[in-house]
Amino acid sequence: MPIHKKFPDDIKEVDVIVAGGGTAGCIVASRLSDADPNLSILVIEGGQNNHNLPEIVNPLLYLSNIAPTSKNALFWKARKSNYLADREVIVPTGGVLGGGSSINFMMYTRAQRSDFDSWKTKGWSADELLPFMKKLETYHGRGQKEVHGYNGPIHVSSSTYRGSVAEDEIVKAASELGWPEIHDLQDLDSNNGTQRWLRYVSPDGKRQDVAHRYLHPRLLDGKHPNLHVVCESQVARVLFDDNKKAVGVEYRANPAFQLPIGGVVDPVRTVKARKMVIVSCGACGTPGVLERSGVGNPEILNAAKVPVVADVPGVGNDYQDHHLIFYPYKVGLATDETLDGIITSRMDAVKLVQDKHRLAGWNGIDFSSKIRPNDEGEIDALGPEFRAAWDKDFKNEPNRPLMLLGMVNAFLGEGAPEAQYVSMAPYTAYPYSRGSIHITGPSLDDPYDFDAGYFSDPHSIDIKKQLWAYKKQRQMIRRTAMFRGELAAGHPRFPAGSKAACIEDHQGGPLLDDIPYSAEDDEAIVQWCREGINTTWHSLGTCKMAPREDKGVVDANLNVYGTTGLKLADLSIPPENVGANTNNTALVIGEKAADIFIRELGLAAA
Ligand SMILES: Cc1cc2nc3c(=O)[nH]c(=O)nc-3n(C[C@H](O)[C@H](O)[C@H](O)COP(=O)(O)OP(=O)(O)OC[C@H]3O[C@@H](n4cnc5c(N)ncnc54)[C@H](O)[C@@H]3O)c2cc1C
Repeated sequence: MPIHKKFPDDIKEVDVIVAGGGTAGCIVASRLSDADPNLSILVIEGGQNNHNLPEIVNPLLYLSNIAPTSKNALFWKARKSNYLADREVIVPTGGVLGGGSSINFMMYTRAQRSDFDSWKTKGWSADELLPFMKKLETYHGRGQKEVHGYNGPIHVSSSTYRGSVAEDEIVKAASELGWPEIHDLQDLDSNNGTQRWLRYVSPDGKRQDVAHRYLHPRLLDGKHPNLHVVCESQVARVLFDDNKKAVGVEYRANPAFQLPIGGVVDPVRTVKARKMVIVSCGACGTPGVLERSGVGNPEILNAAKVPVVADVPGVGNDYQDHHLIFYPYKVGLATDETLDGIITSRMDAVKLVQDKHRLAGWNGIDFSSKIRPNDEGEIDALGPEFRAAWDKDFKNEPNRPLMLLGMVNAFLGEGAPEAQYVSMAPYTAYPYSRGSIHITGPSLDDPYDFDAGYFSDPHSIDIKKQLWAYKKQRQMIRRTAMFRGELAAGHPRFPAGSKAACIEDHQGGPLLDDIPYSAEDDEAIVQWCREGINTTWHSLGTCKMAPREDKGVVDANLNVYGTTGLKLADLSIPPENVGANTNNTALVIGEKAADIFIRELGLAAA
């Protein structure tokens, strides 16, 4: 079937509606369609069709998708926060067919075994989810065969290029500091080491987003006549009958793409669902769809002038993200070993793609790690509250990293002197901070109220993790032979005379001595984090799978409490965070959700 851009008048009723054609949504629709080609399914996606868009298919062009002018992302602006030096952080998420999988940085990272187990939900333990992790992937990396898949739609590989010089040096430096290289840090059990990072990119250099790997092939193969997709169309709300059964949705053309003709606004349309409505609009989008439908906290709904259908106070609560900051360093690398030439337009990325240059399949990120302090003294140095948090949540859980740390071969900003750079990127694995996202009115056009919550945890544990990570990543990069100095503009403003002051130009080989940090230096780092911490684009947890009395929104079969026929499938449902970049968890949720729905609809093969 073709992908529609305008409302197809002939589609008035289908069996299943999937609201949101993102990472989990595309998988759910595709697997349902495989289970029964007669089942009519309609995917309604707010963003544009991504089919063969160069900036999506070609990894080298990926950064353009989060430029402020990008039409492939949604930009969620949070409230001003005094934890963040009065900043209003902006969190981009996927806003195109394929969702986050179409615009993400393509880094392959799996959650830890203890993460899924911490969800404490029947059917969702790591052992129970492993078959779905294997089903979705064709793995080209090293590691134990039993924990990976070799026939799935998503290729995981090194792609066409690695910046091996930088990668070798940083892996060696990390190992010297107590974090050894692990060939497969994504096997659920390994931790506290580094890996040569694999990507959601095929060996021939094409992004593995869910639309290209699941949806488009089925829309084109002639065997899925009842799989329909409408893009550039926003779901406003779910419609219920008198028994609170979901029976359809209201949706409209997205004005960001389709201008009203002659000033006449397109009417809001409805489409009916005979069997099921699945909301899959992501951790930022799904709460709004539920609340506009009357499902949520009655106080929020009353204030927004939405009649209450189901009293589910957990909707939009407990927003989480991994907090990230980049620290730039000058390095002695060749011009084709970083992305700096491309970011500053000294190199023509589009031409490299057209010429099928080996860099075209690269994202400039070859190093990943999951790390914990190896020295108990470092924990005590962060204070008694940090020690208590460590003892409670980490000490006896060796599977849990304290921080994740990657390296991008580039300076991701403007105005730096012409040079080659790498940026070290520490991000929090399990933040204690929580935020929220809610509607303020009944319409898609009403502003939402988004509190990102970063660094708002009671004892500032999250910022202390960043303080620790700042020192570690700096120590790591200084030990490499490629280190040529710190770009001071991207580092804390250490007080005059500080022994921790940045070295802007360095030629003398690896620096092995520890930097002594004073209390004032620590304050400078903390302040820098408040001024600079940002999203890792890993929004999660706003409609938890948990008991209703614990502010849960869905049960283990993804039913929304207080309703029937209404399901969720996306990263709004994890009740606890994962020590990993989140795409894999969204893919797994898509596969697992599809399996649940196929069984419930009686479509499972005998
Ligand atoms: C810039 C960026 C970089 C990232 N890098 C990585 C990485 O390298 N590795 C990794 O593992 N993870 C990464 N992630 C995270 C990962 O991609 C996401 O966590 C994951 O894709 C989320 O999947 P989801 O199904 O929950 O939601 P999404 O994939 O966001 O899907 C939600 C979909 O719903 C649509 N939608 C929203 N509201 C409406 C509405 N009202 N009506 C209709 N449609 C609607 C959206 O357009 C979107 O397509 C990154 C994410 C981003 C944004």
